[in-house]
This record gives sequence, C-alpha cells and structure tokens, in this order.
Amino acid sequence: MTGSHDPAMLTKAETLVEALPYLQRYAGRTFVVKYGGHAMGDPDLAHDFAEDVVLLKAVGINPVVVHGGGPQIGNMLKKLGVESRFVDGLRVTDKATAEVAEMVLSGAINKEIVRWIAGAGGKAIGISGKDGGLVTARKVQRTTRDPDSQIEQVVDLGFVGEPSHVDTNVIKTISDAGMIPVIAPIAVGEDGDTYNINADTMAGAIAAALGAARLFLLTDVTGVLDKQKNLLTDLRPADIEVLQQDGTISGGMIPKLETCVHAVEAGCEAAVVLDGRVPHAMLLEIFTSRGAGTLIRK
Ligand SMILES: Nc1ncnc2c1ncn2[C@@H]1O[C@H](COP(=O)(O)OP(=O)(O)O)[C@@H](O)[C@H]1O
Ligand SMILES: CC(=O)N[C@@H](CCC(=O)OP(=O)(O)O)C(=O)O
Repeated sequence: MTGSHDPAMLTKAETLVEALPYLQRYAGRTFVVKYGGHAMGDPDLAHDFAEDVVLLKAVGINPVVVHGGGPQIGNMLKKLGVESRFVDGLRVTDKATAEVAEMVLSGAINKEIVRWIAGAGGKAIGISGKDGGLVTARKVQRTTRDPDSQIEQVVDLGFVGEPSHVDTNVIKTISDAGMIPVIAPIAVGEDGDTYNINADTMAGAIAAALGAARLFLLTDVTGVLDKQKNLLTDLRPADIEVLQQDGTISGGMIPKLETCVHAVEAGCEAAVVLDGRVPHAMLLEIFTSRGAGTLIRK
C-alpha cells in the first residue's frame, strides 16, 4: 500500500484512540448499570445494551447490572386483575403484589437479560438481593403533606423496601470469576419478609457499597429536564433538592434522583441519568469526550 487511506477506517481508528485515556482511567473499576423496564421493550436496543456490557467486561471494567421491570410487573398484575397504585414513583405492594413482583423480576426478566448477555458473548449470573445475603431490606416510610391543611400523613406502602445493608461479597465473587452479575431488586427484610425495592434505589445502594466509579441509570428520557424541557447536564445534590421542591421532577424521576444523591454521598464517584433509547448510549458516555445525559456529582 502507498500513503493513500480510507477515511472511514481512519475515523474508526481515531475513535479507538479517543477511547484510550478512558480505558486507562477505568480499567479495574466497577460500573453499576441500572437497566429500566421502559428501556427493555426494544429487542435491538436490548442487544446493543448487552454488547456494551460485554465490551466493558472485555476491556477490564467490572460491570454490575441491576434491572427494573415496572411495566412488565404492571402487565402481569393487569392479567391477574390486581390493581396497582404508585406513591412518589413507588408501587404500593401488598403480599400478592410482592409475589408477582418477585416472579416477574427474579424469574422472567432476570433470565432474559442473562440470555442477552450470553448472546453477546459474555457470561452472566442472574441473582436477586436475596442471594448470598447481598441486600437486607427495611420497610420504606413515606409521608405526604395535605396541600390544604399542611398536615403530614404517614403512607403505608406495604412491602416496599430499601436496602439497609449490602454485602458485596457475592458480586465480587461473580466479577472475579470473569462473569457479570445481573441483579433483580428483591430482597429479604430484617423481619424475614420479601420486599419489593425500586430498581434505581437498589442500584444506588449497590453502587455506593462497591464504591463504583459510575452509576448509570438508563431510562426513556434524554436526562433530567427543566420546566422548559431543556436537558440539565450537571447537577449537585443541592440542585436536586430544589428541583424536587419546585415540582420540576415527578414520578419515577424522584426515586431516581434520590438514589443518585445517596450514591454519590455514600461512595460512588458520579451518577449519570442516560437515555437508554439511544443505541450504545453507555459506550458513547464512557469512551468519548461527548458527555450525554445528566451527570450528578457531590
Ligand atoms: N424533570 C424530569 N425530567 C425527566 N423526566 C422526568 C422528569 N420528571 C418526571 N420525569 C419522568 O420520569 C420518567 C423516568 O422514570 P421511570 O418511568 O421510573 O423510568 P424507568 O422505568 O426507566 O426507571 C420519565 O419518563 C418522565 O416521565
Ligand atoms: C417499589 C417499586 O416501585 N418497585 C418497582 C420494582 C421494579 C422497578 O423499579 O422497575 P423500573 O426501573 O422499570 O421502574 C416496581 O414494583 O415497579
């Protein structure tokens, strides 16, 4: 060959070189990836997601997948004729709902993600918070304020839990064996009952306990949006408190951002709310200088 070159090949080489400092920075580090139920609907995106996770593992990063499945739980409850209601993005969970949530999350969805990762050439192990004593849960306490009387009322969410203790041994064992842990947000309570945990909350607690370099929350929006629907690219915990108080964030975004704040205050370096509808969003965020989504740091 002479000095002539194919511009497309050069672009590919430049992309790989651009990734070099990030590969060096993150080798050996842990990335917790929360994959939401809404982002799971499209098989092509699911395939891209699995490839991204397998690529991370192949370049020496330890990915840990925590998944949701809210829409899928909702569909199953509908089929069974069970009503479902949310308070601040959390599903009020009675005993029957907890059983359905466990069946859908730890059963169908968990193994489906394991299968996708296998299809992309990786080895995954599917577990829930119950396995290996990974997560101990305590009951979530929520209060609401009556807009007229301003009186605070305690809302009973049933078997909705939050992690009170995380034992990361089982994750480290799986990761050290060259495999990718895939975790369903179900755990045993201090009282021995089964608790349904919001998947974002679960991912944040695990990211904090692992001292993860990043917590990625893949969802179905471009990131956190302000009231004019503009993307907020950088947030600190104090900003998030304001957004919650002035009603800019609502529904599922509330537990998502509470999780990010908790994670970065308890040992995770940064959290990113990322658009899971964009093919390979995570790779672009990690290995290029073009940041995407909303970055949350202390
Ligand atoms: N300020 C905001 N910016 C972006 N999304 C928001 C905001 N406030 C509320 N949301 C809602 O939060 C949703 C994401 O949370 P959720 O439905 O729980 O996603 P997932 O199932 O991926 O965890 C978005 O689809 C959007 O409707
Ligand atoms: C307590 C609670 O709300 N648990 C969630 C668990 C699944 C979840 O969080 O799924 P997404 O991430 O897809 O929303 C639920 O029952 O829907």
